[in-house]
Order: sequence, then structure tokens, then C-alpha cells
Amino acid sequence: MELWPGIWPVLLLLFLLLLFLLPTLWFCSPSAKYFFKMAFYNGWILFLAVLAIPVCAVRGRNVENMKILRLMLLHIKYLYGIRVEVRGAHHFPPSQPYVVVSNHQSSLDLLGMMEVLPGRCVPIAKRELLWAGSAGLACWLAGVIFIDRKRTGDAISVMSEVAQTLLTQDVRVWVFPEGTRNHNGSMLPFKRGAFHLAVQAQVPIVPIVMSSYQDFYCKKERRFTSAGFLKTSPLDPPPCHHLSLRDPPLAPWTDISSRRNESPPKRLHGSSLDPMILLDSKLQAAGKKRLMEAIPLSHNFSSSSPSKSSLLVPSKGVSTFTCTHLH
Ligand SMILES: CCCCC/C=C\C/C=C\CCCCCCCC(=O)SCCNC(=O)CCNC(=O)[C@H](O)C(C)(C)COP(=O)(O)OP(=O)(O)OC[C@H]1O[C@@H](n2cnc3c(N)ncnc32)[C@H](O)[C@@H]1OP(=O)(O)O
Ligand SMILES: CCCCCCCC/C=C\CCCCCCCC(=O)OC[C@@H](O)COP(=O)(O)O
Repeated sequence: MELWPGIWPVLLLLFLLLLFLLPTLWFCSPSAKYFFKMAFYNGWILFLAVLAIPVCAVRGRNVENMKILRLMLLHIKYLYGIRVEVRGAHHFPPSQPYVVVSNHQSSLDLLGMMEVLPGRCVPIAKRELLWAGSAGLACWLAGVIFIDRKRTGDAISVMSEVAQTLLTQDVRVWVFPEGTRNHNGSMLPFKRGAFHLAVQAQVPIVPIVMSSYQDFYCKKERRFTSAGFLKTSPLDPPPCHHLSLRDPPLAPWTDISSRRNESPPKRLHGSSLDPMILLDSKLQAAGKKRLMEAIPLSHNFSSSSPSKSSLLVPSKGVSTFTCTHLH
């Protein structure tokens, strides 16, 4: 007598089991919900990248492809119930190269990043991302700059080449100066590459703050709820005249920390479609001031060849920024 019912009934049974198990886990286990959400997030990006690759490949490796990726990624906030509001975008210099520095909490930063990403702006990413399947290839096609963090010398060479490219090809660069994801409520000490880059290319630094995800997302606790709050805040660039990287150049940027930990506006609580990106001018000013304190001014206006003790940004090309109130 045949006991084995055949493959199809077994598959059907498994399917029904999953149909029951997945929603149960979703509703009963916050960890499972976190896992599903992150798995979908990464899976969806990998899928979108498959669609993006042929479109981008037509142009070859080109920073203009970043526009395509950006357009394809912008809807993700809706899938996750995240409302994004950007105030302060006017702080981006209108038409010149610059370096964006921003805090880095998680791969969810991509959402805030895509919301404010200026034209012809490419992020600097760890080399490992290049091997993240279709996403790596899409990033490469869009001109993302990859650095090997284990080989400082190589990373510095790449950054130095970028400094040249910044000016000759009129691009902007987005750097996470903490150098890694950090979601523990404070800022890690900044790596120096972004600041060397700005000094070598003699371009302004535009700080951007992404507020804390703590209310709706925590990797350690495996928590990713639907009601959240997220802010991305481009800050006014600090003055670039006589910018110097003298020690200690990169003190922790405490205003970013404080902004990250702000609570969401009350009206957003309990809503599943209300996380947002905001900006307020008081904190902008504080963030700008803090950045200036982190990069001490020097009055030794010297050569374009940077040295460890005195790296200077001449006023050339950045004279539109007047931040005299900081002096
Ligand atoms: C539709 C489908 C889409 C699919 C695709 C999906 C998304 C696509 C779109 C875009 C997304 C891409 C976004 C990716 C983001 C990924 C984010 C990351 O990967 S973050 C990690 C990588 N980034 C960084 O590490 C940047 C910050 N790091 C640095 O800048 C570092 O300084 C460094 C250059 C890497 C060097 O590292 P090190 O640990 O050695 O740092 P130090 O700062 O201590 O430097 C050591 C020493 O070197 C001096 N130095 C540094 N840089 C320079 C320089 N350029 N020139 C000269 N000297 C330099 C520095 O001063 C130190 O010396 P000293 O101590 O004597 O001062
Ligand atoms: C702003 C984040 C951009 C994320 C791009 C997401 C693309 C993800 C799609 C599928 C690939 C799965 C690989 C996940 C890679 C996560 C990217 C990321 O956030 O990189 C972290 C990096 O910064 C710092 O690395 P570490 O925190 O030191 O390890």
C-alpha cells in the first residue's frame, strides 16, 4: 500500500503551515517582526537593484546613475510607514563640490540619505558592500566609492584621488565619518578621512544629522515597530576660510548626539504612518558651532600641500559662506 501521498500534498501542507505560522510570529514575536522587516528590506533592495542594473549599465559607471537608484528607493519609506520631512535643504551649497558628513546608525540610513541626496553626490562605502550581490553592482554603476578599511594606506589613496575628482568632475561626496554603524546613542570619534578630503579639495563640509531610530528600531533588542520617527537635518556648512585640521580635529559631535535622541512630536505617537524627518534652526546653529569647535581655525594660510599639523582650506571657491557669528 502506498503511504507517501506525493510531493504536492506535502508542499500544500507546508504552505498552509507557513501561512499560519508567519502571521502568528509577526503578531506575537517582536523579534520575528524585526527579522521579517529587515529581511524584506534587504531582499527588496536586492530585487530593485536587479531592475536598476540594466538601466544603469546603459550609461556605464556614472554618478548620474545615482539619480536612478534614488528614484527607485524613495518609495521604501511608504512600505515601512515612514513619513519623511526635510527642512534645511537650503543649506546645501547650490552648485559646487562639497563633502557631506553624517551620523551612521543602520542600513536604514539609506532612507534618510535618499531623501536629501544632492545631485552628483556619491557615498563612500566599505569595500564589502561591493560584494553584496546586485546591490553592490548597482552601487558600483552609480559611482559609489569603495574603500578597504583594513588597508588605511589604500583607503587614503582612494580618498586622495576622490579629492581630485571632486573638483574636476564636479561631484559631491557623502561620508559617514564614524566609519561604521553606531546605534548606541552617542557618536563615535570621527575618522579623519572626510576632513582631509574637504581640506585637500578645498571644499565646504555640509553636516547632516539623522535623528535616533531608538523609538522604532533597535538592532540589539531586535525591535522594529511600525510607529517611528526619523529626522534628517542638513546643517549650514561651517565657514571654510582658514579651515584647519590641527589636533584635536575631530572631537565627538555632541550636538548630533543630542539631536539624535530627541523625542518625536506628540502628534506622531501611536500613528503607524508618521515617522518624519525634520529640522529646527536652533539645533542647526548648535551643530554648526560644534563642528567648528571640532575643526579648529587656523590663521596660518599656507600651501595646498596638506601636512598633519596644518591642513588649510583657502577661501577660494567657498566665499559664499558667511558664518561670522561663530567667530
Ligand atoms: C535601486 C537599487 C539600489 C541598490 C543599491 C542600494 C543602495 C545604493 C545607493 C547608495 C548607497 C550606498 C551607501 C553606502 C553607505 C555605506 C556606509 C559605509 O560603508 S561606512 C564605512 C566606510 N566609510 C568610512 O570608513 C569613511 C570614514 N573613514 C575614514 O574617513 C577613515 O579616515 C579612512 C580613510 C578609512 C582611514 O581609516 P582609519 O581607521 O585608519 O582612520 P583614521 O581617521 O584614524 O586615519 C588614520 C591616519 O590617516 C590619516 N588620514 C586619513 N585620511 C587621510 C587622507 N585622505 N589624507 C591624508 N591622511 C589621511 C589620518 O589623519 C590619520 O593620521 P593621524 O592619526 O596621523 O592624523
Ligand atoms: C546607508 C546604508 C546603505 C545601505 C545599502 C543597503 C543595501 C542593502 C541591500 C542588501 C545587501 C545586504 C548587505 C547589507 C549591507 C548594509 C550596508 C551598511 O549599512 O553598511 C554598513 C557600513 O556602513 C558600516 O559597516 P559596519 O557597521 O562596520 O559593518
